[in-house]
Amino acid sequence: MLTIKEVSKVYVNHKALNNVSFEVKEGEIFGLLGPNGAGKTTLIRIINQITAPDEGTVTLNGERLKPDHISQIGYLPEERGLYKKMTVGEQCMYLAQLKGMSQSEAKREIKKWFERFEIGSWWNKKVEELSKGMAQKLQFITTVVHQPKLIILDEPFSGFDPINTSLIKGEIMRLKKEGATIMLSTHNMGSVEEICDSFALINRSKKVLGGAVSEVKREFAPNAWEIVIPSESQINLPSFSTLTDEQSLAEGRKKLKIKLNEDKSLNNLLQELIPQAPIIAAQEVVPTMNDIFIEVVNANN
Ligand SMILES: Nc1ncnc2c1ncn2[C@@H]1O[C@H](COP(=O)(O)OP(=O)(O)OP(=O)(O)O)[C@@H](O)[C@H]1O
Repeated sequence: MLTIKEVSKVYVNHKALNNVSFEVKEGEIFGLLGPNGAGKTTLIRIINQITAPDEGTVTLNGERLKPDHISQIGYLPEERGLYKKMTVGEQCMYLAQLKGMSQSEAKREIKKWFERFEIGSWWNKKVEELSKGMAQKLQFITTVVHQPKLIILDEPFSGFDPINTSLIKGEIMRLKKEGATIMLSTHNMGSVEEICDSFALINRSKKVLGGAVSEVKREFAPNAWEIVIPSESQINLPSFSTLTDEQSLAEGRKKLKIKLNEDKSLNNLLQELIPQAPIIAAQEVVPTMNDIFIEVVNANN
């Protein structure tokens, strides 16, 4: 749906994006990841035509970006901006109509969102009376109310308590189910694992890693296994393996973390262990997105 091709952007003394390319597929949730200052917001601003790239192209459904694409995009910027003196209702109506909705359509859709978020009583409140999290909720609604095909969320969870974070995650998943494509930038790697289908990791202006979350996690898997056996079992590990951790568990069990040489598999390990102890469980050690982020960014720096 969205293709970023060889995009570069230079600010006065700084190259904010250096030859960045990736694709966002229709109907997926895509994570745009990277450390502070990597260039994520710059790229998001390019997609929203707030600024233009110096080199490269961005296409939406095969068309070079053009002004009327804006109505197909919902954008939640990193720096939130609501008009403090307006009432909540007026604010929502104004922003929805700015995105091309008629007055009646805007009112109907906004009311639906207010019911869903159980905030009907906010309609006549002044925006300046809202807490940070309440204002975030409101701005989320104004981002998606016109049912954009592409939703771009810059740090959508910042400022939310765990209950509202989970509410917003649920809404993002629901919007995906209804056919929207969602790109989100976040430093919350747990959320990336929970909801993102694929991602691009930007570091120092360049894309350094990307792909489907599940595939990349598998690529980074260290060929290590957690094996659960009874606490009293004593085993001799084969020479192609190394014990990296041992933990006591409840119910008279222990968990061994065993790393294998590259050319060996779980089958090889089990063949050696089964004659020595009853194997209660065996599970692959898979790195988290947090582990992968830190490993790749540190290696790259
Ligand atoms: N308008 C600007 N003029 C000059 N430099 C800028 C401008 N906007 C951003 N930069 C620089 O470009 C680099 C990338 O900034 P950007 O805001 O895109 O990073 P980011 O990945 O979104 O970071 P964060 O996670 O901290 O929000 C930074 O070094 C920043 O100082």
